[in-house]
Amino acid sequence: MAMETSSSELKIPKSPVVILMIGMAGSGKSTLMHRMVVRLGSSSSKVYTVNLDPAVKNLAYPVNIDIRDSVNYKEVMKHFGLGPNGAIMTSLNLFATKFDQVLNILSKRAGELDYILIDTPGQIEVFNWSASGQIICDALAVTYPTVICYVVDTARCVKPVTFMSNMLYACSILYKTKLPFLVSFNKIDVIPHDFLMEWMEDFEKLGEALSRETSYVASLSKSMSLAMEEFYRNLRSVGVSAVTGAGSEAFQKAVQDAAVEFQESYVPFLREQRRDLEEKRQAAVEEQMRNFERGMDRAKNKRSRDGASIGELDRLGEDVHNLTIEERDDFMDDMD
Ligand SMILES: Nc1nc2c(ncn2[C@@H]2O[C@H](COP(=O)(O)OP(=O)(O)OP(=O)(O)O)[C@@H](O)[C@H]2O)c(=O)[nH]1
Repeated sequence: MAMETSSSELKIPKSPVVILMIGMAGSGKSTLMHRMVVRLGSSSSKVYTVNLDPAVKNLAYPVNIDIRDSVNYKEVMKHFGLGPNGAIMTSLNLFATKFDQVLNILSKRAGELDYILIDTPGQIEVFNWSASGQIICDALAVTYPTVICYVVDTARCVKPVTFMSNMLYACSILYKTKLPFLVSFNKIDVIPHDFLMEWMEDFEKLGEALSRETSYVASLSKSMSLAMEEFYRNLRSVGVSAVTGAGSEAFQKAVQDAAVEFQESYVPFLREQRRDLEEKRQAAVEEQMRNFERGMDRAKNKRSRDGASIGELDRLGEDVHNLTIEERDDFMDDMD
């Protein structure tokens, strides 16, 4: 359901809720996107989707704005001599410099939308610790109620150290973005997530599970588990299966609660910090463009030294400056 804000200052008359899907590779972000598109669509909610993973081959859901339509990550990899992860990061940074175009498209659609679902790359650090993640989160959060959905593969968390790694990631994302946060323990059709709830509610139980492991990571996790109690206490979490649809109702309800939290807790912060956030975002965009120019210069110098042509790089530079983000026509038709 669309949110009404009480703040006329912020001018968000009818606003879709943005759900940013973040999670480790294979946790089920794309499948959960698909599940939610189907579920929300069948309850006549209007859902819009954005894919921010430049390297994904197949998407499980119909996509409205796709980073792959404007940035060719293989070209980025080739021209800058990068490996796959570096190319994903650079591609997303370039896309983020033009994120105002995404905001423009969304603002035209916002009045008719209930949800905007955004899929991010499985290399969490690409989104969480790069300039692009900050630029994109800030751009969305100053405009729409924005919720982070952290997707966890429940089956992989059977190992308590994997669970702890996941939760430390979750904790760092929460503290970095400061946005309402929802942990979705996915794949509960494979294994129910009750044991994870127990570990979060009773750190001694997690301690027992960790005691069965003798690695350094296990003892590190054990000493940290008490400190994580505070984080778990305020954590909103649900169990879902993106494949069977189990837990979808609880998921939807948790998203709504998180959107209410956004209005109650984040909007007051926004009222004070909005200008600051926007200035920081602009500065980050300009810094990314300078990084890109420096990378281009390095690549050109190398090519000149090797006696190779720099024509291709000039064309890439032009493409980046003229980068246009558009929504896909076929899904525009679906929405009408
Ligand atoms: N059994 C089961 N499998 C699932 C579920 N959700 C996703 N999967 C499977 O897990 C695998 C990874 O799912 P994706 O949706 O591609 O995961 P992702 O997080 O988008 O992966 P990246 O794009 O690599 O970041 C696929 O084989 C899915 O079919 C689920 O709820 N239950």
